[in-house]
Amino acid sequence: MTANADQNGGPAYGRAFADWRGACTDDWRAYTRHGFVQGLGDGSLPRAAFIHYLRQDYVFLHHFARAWALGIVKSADIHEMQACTATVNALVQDEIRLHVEVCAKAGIGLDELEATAEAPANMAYTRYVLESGYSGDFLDLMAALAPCVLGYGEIGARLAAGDPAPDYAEWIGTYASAEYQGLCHDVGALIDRAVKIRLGDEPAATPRWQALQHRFKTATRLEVAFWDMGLRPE
Ligand SMILES: Cc1ncc(C[n+]2csc(CCO)c2C)c(N)n1
Repeated sequence: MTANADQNGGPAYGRAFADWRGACTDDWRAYTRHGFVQGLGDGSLPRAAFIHYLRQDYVFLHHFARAWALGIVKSADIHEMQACTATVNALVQDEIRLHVEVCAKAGIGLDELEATAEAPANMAYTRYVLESGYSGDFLDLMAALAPCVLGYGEIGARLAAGDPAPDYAEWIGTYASAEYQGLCHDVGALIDRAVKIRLGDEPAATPRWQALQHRFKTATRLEVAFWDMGLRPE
C-alpha cells in the first residue's frame, strides 16, 4: 500500500469513493482486475479485442459527454457547474479526438468508427448513467459516473506500477499519467463536496446513502459487462 492509498488498498480519491467502493468489493475487484485488464497489462489481450473495445468506447464517450453535460443541468452552484463544464470540454474537444487518433493508428478510419453499431452492453451502461441523472439529482448522477472515471485511474496506476508489456503501454500511460490521476483527485473532491452540501457531515447515516452505494455498485457491474463485451469481438 502506497502513501497515497486508502484502507481498501486503492488510490485515495476521496471519502465517498472509498465508502462506495468498500460496499461492493467483489464487483469492484471483478471490474478493476478483469481478464481484459490483466491482458492489457501483460500484453496478452488479442489485438482484435482491443480494437473492438476502442470502437465501442468511441460511442461510449459521446454518451459520457452527454452525462457530464447533464451534470451542468443538475449543478447546485458555480463550482459544480465549472467542474462539469471542464469535463464536457475535455471529453468533446480532446478525448474523443484522441480516440480517433488511436483508432486511426490501429487502422480504423473515421467512417468506420462512425459506422460502429452500439453493442447492448454499451447501451445498458450509458443509458443507466444518463437515466441516473434524468430521474435523480446530482449525487445520483455522480454515483453512476464515479466507477468509470475513478476505476480507470485505479487500473492505470496499478498496471503502470507492475512493469507492463509494451503492447498497450500507451493506453496504460494515459490513465497512469499525473494529469489523469489529478483529474481523479479533482472528481473525488467534487463528489465529497457535493455530498457535504446535500447530505451534511455524516452522509452514511442518511436514508439516501444506501441508494447511492447501490448506484455505484450497479455502474461497476456494468463496467464488468463492458469488459466482457470487449473480449467478444464479433
Ligand atoms: C467503458 C469505459 N469506462 C471508463 C472509461 C474512462 N473514461 C470515460 S470518460 C472519461 C473522462 C472523464 O469522464 C474517462 C476517463 C472509458 N473510456 N470507457
